[in-house]
Amino acid sequence: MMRNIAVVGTGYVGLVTGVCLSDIGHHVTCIDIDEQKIQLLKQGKSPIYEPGLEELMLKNINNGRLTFTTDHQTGFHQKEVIYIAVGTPQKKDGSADLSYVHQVARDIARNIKQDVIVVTKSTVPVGTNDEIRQVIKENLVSDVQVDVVSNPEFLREGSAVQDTFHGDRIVIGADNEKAATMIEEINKPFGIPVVKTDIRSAEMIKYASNAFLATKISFINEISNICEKLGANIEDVAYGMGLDHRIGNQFLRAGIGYGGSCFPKDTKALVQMAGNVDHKFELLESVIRVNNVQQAKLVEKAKGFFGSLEGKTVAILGLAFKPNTDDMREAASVVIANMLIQEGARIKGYDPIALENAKRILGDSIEYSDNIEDVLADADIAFISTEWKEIVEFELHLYSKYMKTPIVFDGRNCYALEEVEKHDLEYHSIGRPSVYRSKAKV
Ligand SMILES: NC(=O)C1=CN([C@@H]2O[C@H](COP(=O)(O)OP(=O)(O)OC[C@H]3O[C@@H](n4cnc5c(N)ncnc54)[C@H](O)[C@@H]3O)[C@@H](O)[C@H]2O)C=CC1
Ligand SMILES: O=C(O)[C@H]1O[C@H](OP(=O)(O)OP(=O)(O)OC[C@H]2O[C@@H](n3ccc(=O)[nH]c3=O)[C@H](O)[C@@H]2O)[C@H](O)[C@@H](O)[C@@H]1O
Repeated sequence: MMRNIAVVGTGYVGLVTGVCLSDIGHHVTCIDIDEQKIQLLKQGKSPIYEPGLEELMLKNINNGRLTFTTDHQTGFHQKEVIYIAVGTPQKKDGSADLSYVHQVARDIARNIKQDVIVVTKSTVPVGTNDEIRQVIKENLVSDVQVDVVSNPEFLREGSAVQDTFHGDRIVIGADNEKAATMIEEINKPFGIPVVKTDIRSAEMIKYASNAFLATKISFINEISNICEKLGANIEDVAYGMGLDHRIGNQFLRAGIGYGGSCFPKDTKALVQMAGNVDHKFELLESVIRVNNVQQAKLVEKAKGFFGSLEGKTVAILGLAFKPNTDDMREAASVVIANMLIQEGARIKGYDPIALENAKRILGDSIEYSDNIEDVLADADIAFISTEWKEIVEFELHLYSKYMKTPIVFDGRNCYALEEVEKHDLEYHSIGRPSVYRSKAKV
């Protein structure tokens, strides 16, 4: 059955949720306080890069099921369900900043004139939905009924639309069966298995899932560090481990650690959450420490080889925190660039999509190129920090053609060692033996 829905926040989660819910037949209004974003959206342009999103958005704007506004009152008019999808960034102490969520709760209380179900998609610490209920109750101006449902989001950036249509599960946490059933019905056309539980368990499923995935990454990165010292190859090790279904082959890619807007902040928030109830989450604290060391790994390696990087021209290939996104939040490239700045290197950066966002973070502390050839030109060293398809497919003989010296530190294991060995390239990767330039090829 078609429902009238409002989605508050048009970031990676809110916009994708709004667009996909409209695509399965609901009438959706997306609300954001950012005038610029709403202006763009009204023109059918997506403010974020996410494969397939803009096309789907245009389709549903044109069929009249998807609208945008900055005005909460207009946005909430006659809506049966309101999704909260605003940011929950980390505060200085690592805990989640809930000010945006609380603000939306107040916006809802002051503007609704009908019964609604408030669904929290934002990642929020256990107990937050109870707080949301309380804030709404305290600020409510109409005599209406408000139910609260936790419905955490599991999409990944870069494949967000695909993940929304083909997710592994939809988690619905509620203490009211009618509200839970309504949210289940809304999602039925997706055909994804539903897990119904209480609100606090739903909130915890989200943090525990992200923390577990982060743990897998730090685990494989530690194994890769040991492989390097013992002469084993992490690719073969991960493959051999992953064939065991109990382990699974996903999230076993060793590299320069996890970044992005979620794993770093959600792992820290869970450590804080545990600390608040006097539980020291030793394992997750180690996962975070391992990741911090791993992000610095390429530069440390290069320093080991060169002694000093002062005055070297360094090319960074890939700036986004992962391929297929323009998101630069907590990207390993930023850690690398900042370390290289300290070392006194000259830095050039390239990314196919994230250059504009990178400029906002790194400013003029580095130079920018809009193609791979240009970023490699005259470089002494290349660091690969994001495995964009175009970087993975870059022909290996071109490194020696463009660089002053073809020395590559690959943080994402983009190339097979057998292929590298066929070219004039010095190549250091993660958890695999280094390849040196043979005299025959130089
Ligand atoms: N980015 C991701 O891949 C995923 C994010 N999440 C969670 O979803 C939440 C949202 O994340 P993103 O979409 O990345 O955030 P984002 O930062 O991209 O977008 C948040 C949006 O909310 C808007 N906003 C803030 N206060 C508002 C208000 N009072 N009324 C209307 N709009 C308001 C902002 O202007 C912004 O456009 C976070 O809790 C995050 O942890 C969960 C799964 C995946
Ligand atoms: O809560 C969230 O925001 C989301 O966080 C992650 O999604 P995302 O951060 O978009 O991207 P991932 O594909 O999970 O990658 C995260 C980081 O881990 C790194 N990674 C991933 C996998 C791997 O094997 N190795 C590895 O180093 C990536 O390079 C990237 O920096 C989760 O995968 C989503 O399920 C979740 O909804």
